[in-house]
Amino acid sequence: MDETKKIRIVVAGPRGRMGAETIRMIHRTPEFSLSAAVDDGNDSANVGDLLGISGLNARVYSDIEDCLSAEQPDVLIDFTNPEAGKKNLQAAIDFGVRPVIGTSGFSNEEVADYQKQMGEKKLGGIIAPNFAIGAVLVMKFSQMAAKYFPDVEIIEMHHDGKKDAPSGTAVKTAELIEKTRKPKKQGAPDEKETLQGARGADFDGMRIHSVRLPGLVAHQEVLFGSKGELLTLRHDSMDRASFMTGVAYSVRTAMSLETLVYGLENILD
Ligand SMILES: NC(=O)C1=CN([C@@H]2O[C@H](COP(=O)(O)OP(=O)(O)OC[C@H]3O[C@@H](n4cnc5c(N)ncnc54)[C@H](OP(=O)(O)O)[C@@H]3O)[C@@H](O)[C@H]2O)C=CC1
Ligand SMILES: O=C(O)C1=N[C@H](C(=O)O)C[C@H](O)C1
Repeated sequence: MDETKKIRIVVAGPRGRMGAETIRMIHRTPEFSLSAAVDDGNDSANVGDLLGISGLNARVYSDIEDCLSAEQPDVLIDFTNPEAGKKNLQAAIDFGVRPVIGTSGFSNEEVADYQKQMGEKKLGGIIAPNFAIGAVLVMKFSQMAAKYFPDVEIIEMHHDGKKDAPSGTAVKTAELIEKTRKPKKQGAPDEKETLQGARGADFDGMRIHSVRLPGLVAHQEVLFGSKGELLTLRHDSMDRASFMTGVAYSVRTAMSLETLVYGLENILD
C-alpha cells in the first residue's frame, strides 16, 4: 500500500502486555504504519529490537511531547496506566492527534472534560474500557436485563499483574446497568460483613467483586437474580488478540470522528 495513505500511529506502553500486542497488530495490518512508540525509558531505541520483531523500524521516545511534535502521527494509542494515560491523552489533544485510549481509570468528569476540549477542536478519538466485541455485548445485554432484574452482582476476574480494581469494564458495565435498573440496595437490610470487603464494592447498591489469579486473562460474569431464576452473562478473553479487532476498528473510526467517544458500543453499528 502507498505509504502516504497509511494511518500513522504512535503507541504508548510498547513493552506492556497490550502495547506489545497492539504493535504486532499494526505491523501486520497493511493500512497501518507504526510511526514511533512512547516508553518510560529506552529513549532512541528501535521498537523492533525492543520487542524482537524483525523488519520493524520505529523509534522509541521517552517524552510524549517530543514524540508527537517530531512524528506528527494521525493516531495515538495508549495502554499504560491512569497517570501516564491522562498525560498522553492531554498531549494528543494539544498536538491535534486522535487518541485511542484503552487504559482504564478515567472518571466520568475527566472524560467529560476531554470531550469538551476535543469537541471544540473537532478532534476525533475514543476511550474504550474494553475493546473486545464480546465484552461490549455483555455490557449491552446487561443494560437490557437490568430493567427486569434489579438485583445484580458483577464478578470480574483478571491476571494477577493487573494494577487497578475494579476493572474499567466492570465500572462501565455498572454505569450502563444504572441507566435501566431501579435504584436498590441489595442483600439483607441488616447484613453485616464479619470480614471487611466480603460483599465487594458498592456501586449504587449493586456489588462488584474483583478476582486476581495467575492463569486468568480478562473475564467477567454479570449475575442477575430474581425469584426462582438466575440469569448469568459471561465473557472470557482468553488471549489479548481478542482486543485487537476493536482497537483496529477504533483507529479507523477515529479518523472520521469529530468528537471523543466513550465506549466501543457507541461506534459499533
Ligand atoms: N481497553 C481494553 O480493552 C483493555 C485495557 N487494558 C488496560 O490497559 C492498561 C495497560 O494494561 P497492560 O498492558 O496489561 O499493562 P502492563 O503493565 O503490561 O503495561 C503497561 C506499560 O506501560 C508502561 N508505562 C508506564 N508509564 C509509562 C509512560 N509514562 N509512558 C509510556 N509507557 C509507560 C509500563 O512500563 P513499566 O512496566 O516500566 O512501568 C508498561 O510497560 C491498563 O490500564 C489495563 O486496564 C488492558 C487490556 C484491555
Ligand atoms: O488489565 C486488563 O487486563 C484489562 N483491563 C481492562 C479493564 O480494566 O476493564 C479491560 C480488560 O478487562 C482487560
